[in-house]
Amino acid sequence: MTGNVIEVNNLEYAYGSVKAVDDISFTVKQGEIFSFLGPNGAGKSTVINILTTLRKIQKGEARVNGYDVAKESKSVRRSIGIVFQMLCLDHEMTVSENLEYHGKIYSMPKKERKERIEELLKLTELEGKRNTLGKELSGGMKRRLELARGLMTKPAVLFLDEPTVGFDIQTRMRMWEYLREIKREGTTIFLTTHYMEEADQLSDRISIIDHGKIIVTGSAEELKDKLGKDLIYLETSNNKIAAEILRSLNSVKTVTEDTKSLRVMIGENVTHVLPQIMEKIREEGIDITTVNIKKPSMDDVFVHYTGHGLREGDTKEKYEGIETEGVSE
Ligand SMILES: Nc1ncnc2c1ncn2[C@@H]1O[C@H](COP(=O)(O)OP(=O)(O)OP(=O)(O)O)[C@@H](O)[C@H]1O
Repeated sequence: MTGNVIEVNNLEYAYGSVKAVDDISFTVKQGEIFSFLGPNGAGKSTVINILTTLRKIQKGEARVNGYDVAKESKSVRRSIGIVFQMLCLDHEMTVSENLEYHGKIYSMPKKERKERIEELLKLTELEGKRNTLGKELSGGMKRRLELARGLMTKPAVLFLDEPTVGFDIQTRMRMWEYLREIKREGTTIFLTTHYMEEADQLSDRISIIDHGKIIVTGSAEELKDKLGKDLIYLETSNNKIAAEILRSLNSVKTVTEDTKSLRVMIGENVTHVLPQIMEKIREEGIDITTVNIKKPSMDDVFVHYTGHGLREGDTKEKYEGIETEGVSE
């Protein structure tokens, strides 16, 4: 292996005439948490299903732990853990029995099973629930048990499809802690999410995926830095002309006109640029009514590269004027 636990080259997948995955290539390095961030229908589950051998590859190549997904699917399956959106627990078994059963299927020796179950109950804080039936667990506990089950065989790579969907923020943050702990154990993690914060907080690297294509890949910091140093929100007495003035300034990277305000991405330190920006606008007789400064967030990154937000109803029109150059991978 090359230090890459996952290698994907020119992957394509179509459901009839619907192209779900459109020429995707990426690598995941040993020991990192790598996220696919994208809206519903972007193609995330299809990619994860192909990598975990649940869907047959149609076009392209993929290797997981050095094994060819198309030709060595058994070896791939033996070397990975999977936690999917759909719960696959046995509800009539207790927490411990579910883990025990999974270990047996994978022919883990009894002593190893016992030790691993204790480790995982501790990690997922289910020690007090070891004798509780699956059907008597809360939704969050079920998900934690799923996670423990996925980790039972100490897989080299763990695949998680939307691991915290439907969680409240506290439960989500706990899950992130578990995943960081798993990473500390040396496991590589590939996850899909449509939560900006999850991708931002948890991942070493993120690929933004939309309409079956990877649009950009990088660490959260890299993606934000690429966008610009700071973001200024301005409300003026004439946003249209103010936008034109701003676009002519070298220090301004992009200007997006929202219904009420202008979103100005700048490439330099805001303290140097803001006085100049305000002066230029005022010179044209335009009043500035509100100024707000913030650092670019993952939401800003997502909107910048995809032209829309993650929530339904966020439209391209709203973000006219978006730059798309400089996009890598
Ligand atoms: N079994 C299927 N039959 C036909 N079309 C499908 C099937 N599964 C997915 N699709 C289509 O393929 C595209 C990608 O779907 P996919 O489930 O991979 O996206 P996703 O990013 O995982 O979305 P979600 O977050 O909703 O799971 C969508 O247009 C979807 O409608």
